[in-house]
Amino acid sequence: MIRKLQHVFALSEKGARDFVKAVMWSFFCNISLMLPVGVVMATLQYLLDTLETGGDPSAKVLVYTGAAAAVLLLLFLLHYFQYASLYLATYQESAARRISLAETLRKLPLSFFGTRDLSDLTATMIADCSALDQMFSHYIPQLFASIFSTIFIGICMLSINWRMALAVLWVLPAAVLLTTGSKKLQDVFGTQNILAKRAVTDAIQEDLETIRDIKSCNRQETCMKKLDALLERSERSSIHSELATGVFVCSAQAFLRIGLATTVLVGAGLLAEGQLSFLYFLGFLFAAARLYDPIGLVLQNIAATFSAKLKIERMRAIQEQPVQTGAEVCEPENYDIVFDHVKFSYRAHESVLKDVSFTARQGQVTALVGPSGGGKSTACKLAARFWDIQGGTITLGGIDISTVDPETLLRHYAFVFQDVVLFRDTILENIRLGRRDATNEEVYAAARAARCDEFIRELPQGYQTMVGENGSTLSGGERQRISIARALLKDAPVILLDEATASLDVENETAIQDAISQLVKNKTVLIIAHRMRTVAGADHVVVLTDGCVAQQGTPQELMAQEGLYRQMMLRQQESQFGSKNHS
Ligand SMILES: Nc1ncnc2c1ncn2[C@@H]1O[C@H](COP(=O)(O)OP(=O)(O)OP(=O)(O)O)[C@@H](O)[C@H]1O
Repeated sequence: MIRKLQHVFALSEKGARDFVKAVMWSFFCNISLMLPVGVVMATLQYLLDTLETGGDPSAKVLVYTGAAAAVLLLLFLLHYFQYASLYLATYQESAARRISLAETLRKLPLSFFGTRDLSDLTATMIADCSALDQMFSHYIPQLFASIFSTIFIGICMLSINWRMALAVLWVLPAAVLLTTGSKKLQDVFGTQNILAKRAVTDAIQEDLETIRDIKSCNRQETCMKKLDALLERSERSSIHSELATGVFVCSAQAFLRIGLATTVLVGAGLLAEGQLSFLYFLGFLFAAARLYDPIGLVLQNIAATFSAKLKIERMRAIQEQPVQTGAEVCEPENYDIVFDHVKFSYRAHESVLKDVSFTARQGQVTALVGPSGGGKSTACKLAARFWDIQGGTITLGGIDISTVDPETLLRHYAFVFQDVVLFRDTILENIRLGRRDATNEEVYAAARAARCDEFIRELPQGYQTMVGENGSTLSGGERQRISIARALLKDAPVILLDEATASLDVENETAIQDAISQLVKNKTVLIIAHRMRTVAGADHVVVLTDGCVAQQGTPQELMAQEGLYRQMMLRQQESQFGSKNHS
């Protein structure tokens, strides 16, 4: 049963056990709601008896007061245990659920993020998880407990007086049928509502991310109109979804109340015929009122319970993605990177690397060059197992990287990408990302070597200056030098470098070249080279075009051959001379 619960509700083993406990305590709590009815009935019975026999009604006042106090204490204890098993356990499970989702995301290959809408992922991580917290703390265990307690109380009622029991209970199946019968409708409107809300989130996110371009193209009004239309659609679908739920749930709750009327009618009839004592008649009335309360509550939340399935499925879709795994120890003999007949595609039937073989040797700079779209960035990222390849092998010092845990593997790599990501933190901490335990002195030394110490010290708070969102307060060249400082601090044996394509001023370019030459000393360097100077200074050049290696060798060897490399170099020379003559 535990396994089944784990599967259906996507719970951990502990979560499933806590779920069973929560149902059990909720069941006892529901049953305990009948105890005050018992005490009231027993007291009434005693009072009626003493009235009949002429005894002293206050003789047993202590006994009945004691019984009432004992029932209160019991109710308190049961609700306390229910609280602990329901809320505390649910929130512990919820923390475990979020951590497990985050762990899964951490281990997923980048291909997963390329195919998933990021705002949808965020919604699953935040909104779906919160909705599930609410469901597991407020609705689902109570739903099960109510079913069991109603069956139990129903059997007790039937054994006391079957006609009165039927008068109380007949409304239950009808109310439940009315609510569950509307499930399909609620599913349809519920899904539409989720999609409409997601469209609004997507649009807001996109507008915020592209605000600069929107303003520069003067498209504010168009964007606002689009957003207004989406908001209106979302509002309409929320109303439809609430209506679809509300109409059925309110009808079902109203229907439950008819049960009170039938209890009174049947009870009055039986009382008149002398087949039911007044006390039992009162008892059934009290019991009916208490029985309907938890059920009414469950019906009210049943729509939310239905939508749990959708949310659990979305979460499970993430948790069941194949994660990248591998050995957690990786001690290669050396740091040569070897691509051996590598085949790779981002999407089925769209080959990006068709057959790529080359070696990037330790202590050498290997430059990847070629026309745009040829697969240079892809090859560079595959070297660090950002994606898993579909054919051939990539090895690091003789170890197939697909057999190494990605986080273990990445300890051997440092990256300097064009699109440098800086976090909203101080410059000092942004550099320290390279090695969390680096001292301030080590950070300063790395910054000096990466030629960024000077400009950092000129900032208002020096190294303690906060970097704006994604480094927006720094120039492109400055951002790249900070990322070089990070890589220097990490001091990893393999460097993957994507040279900036954007034209930098001479000062910045020289500073970056200096910083890079500090970084690459004695390392395995794989560089996506865009500048002639870099390519000419490389030890080995690999020309990638259309997913294949067109040429490879030293710059001098390739220059001596007729081929793509020579054409590219000559074209670059021409354009440089052209622009110089022009200026
Ligand atoms: N994340 C991705 N998802 C799907 N296709 C991609 C992705 N990244 C790149 N591609 C495609 O793969 C092909 C190779 O791209 P890649 O970025 O590796 O080329 P490149 O040689 O580095 O180009 P450039 O010099 O313009 O950066 C291109 O057709 C590109 O559209």
